[in-house]
Amino acid sequence: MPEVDEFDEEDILSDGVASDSDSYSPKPYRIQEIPSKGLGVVAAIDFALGDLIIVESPLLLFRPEGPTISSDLGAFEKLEDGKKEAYMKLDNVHPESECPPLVGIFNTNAYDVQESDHADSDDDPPCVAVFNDISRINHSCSPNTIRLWRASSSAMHISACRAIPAGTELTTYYRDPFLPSSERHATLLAIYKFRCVCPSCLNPAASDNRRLRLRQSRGRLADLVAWARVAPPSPDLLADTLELLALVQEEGLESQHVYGRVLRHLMCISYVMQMCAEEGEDDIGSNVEGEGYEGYKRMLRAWRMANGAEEVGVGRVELAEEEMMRVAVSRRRTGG
Ligand SMILES: C[S@@+](CC[C@H](N)C(=O)[O-])C[C@H]1O[C@@H](n2cnc3c(N)ncnc32)[C@H](O)[C@@H]1O
Repeated sequence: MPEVDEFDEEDILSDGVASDSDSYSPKPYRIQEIPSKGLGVVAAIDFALGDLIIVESPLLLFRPEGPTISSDLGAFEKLEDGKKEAYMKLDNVHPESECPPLVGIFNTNAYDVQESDHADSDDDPPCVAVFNDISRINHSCSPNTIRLWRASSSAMHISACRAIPAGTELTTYYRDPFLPSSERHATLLAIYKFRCVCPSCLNPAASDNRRLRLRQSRGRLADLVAWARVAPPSPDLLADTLELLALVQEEGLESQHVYGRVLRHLMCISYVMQMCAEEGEDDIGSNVEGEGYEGYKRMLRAWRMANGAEEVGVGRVELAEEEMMRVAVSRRRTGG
């Protein structure tokens, strides 16, 4: 059985299957005018962390080794009339002096997607795809959704990465939210022709600093088993991790892997604290703060599934994580 720390969130998030959003009737979102952004997508009902909001196949997809929209306008001609019409209605921020409209629409609306669902496929050159509804989702550097491409069903899945009340605009990221804000700005302006005014971009120095701390937290979150073996949980460890959670939430980065790592850490700390309290070890039980073991486990499960993990796989990983924590604590107790 692998050590808990040998599981990385990226490995746990394997393939899975979900239903098509055409089965939602009516759709749980609407497309409407958003001040200074053109059209956008708005939640029609309340969503909780992990809820699946949209499942959609692309209108048009180009593979990395094949032609592109610029070299093969025939790909557009082969579309059925309804899809052609939908494509032509999509936004285009590129003037004709820069590129033909078909290309401008593609560049305004395309997402990179991977041809395969294998965990290491991120290194492969991506396909690019344009969607009817999903391409209406505007950008935020603190997005409230997770975007997951399922190569096995050739569909993009959009899920909530935190609670989204009805009436809230759904957002995604067009550029890596961990890039420094100046770099994000430059590409958003060059490709998408807008200036981002999300809270992070309005306060770039403070936000860049907080995001850097989160990026650097990876090492701090990697020694769970070693810790459980040598010491009962100190209130500082929990406080440190709750501080990271607060940072993720302040920066609105629940769509990122750091959130999964923080939740897993909190889940394991809470589990060990609960074990210690049950066994009457120290007065650790009185230090328990936050959502507790079951609460963090529920949140992590929802987050993992929104990122592509299968229910059965998640259940297996949870059992292994519990077992590793139990073994680590009992080794510490017996000096093993
Ligand atoms: C993929 S489209 C999104 C849907 C588009 N708003 C529409 O009307 O169809 C990308 C374009 O939307 C606009 N957009 C996206 N996010 C924005 C934001 N945060 N602020 C302002 N404009 C944004 C920009 O014009 C960008 O080029």
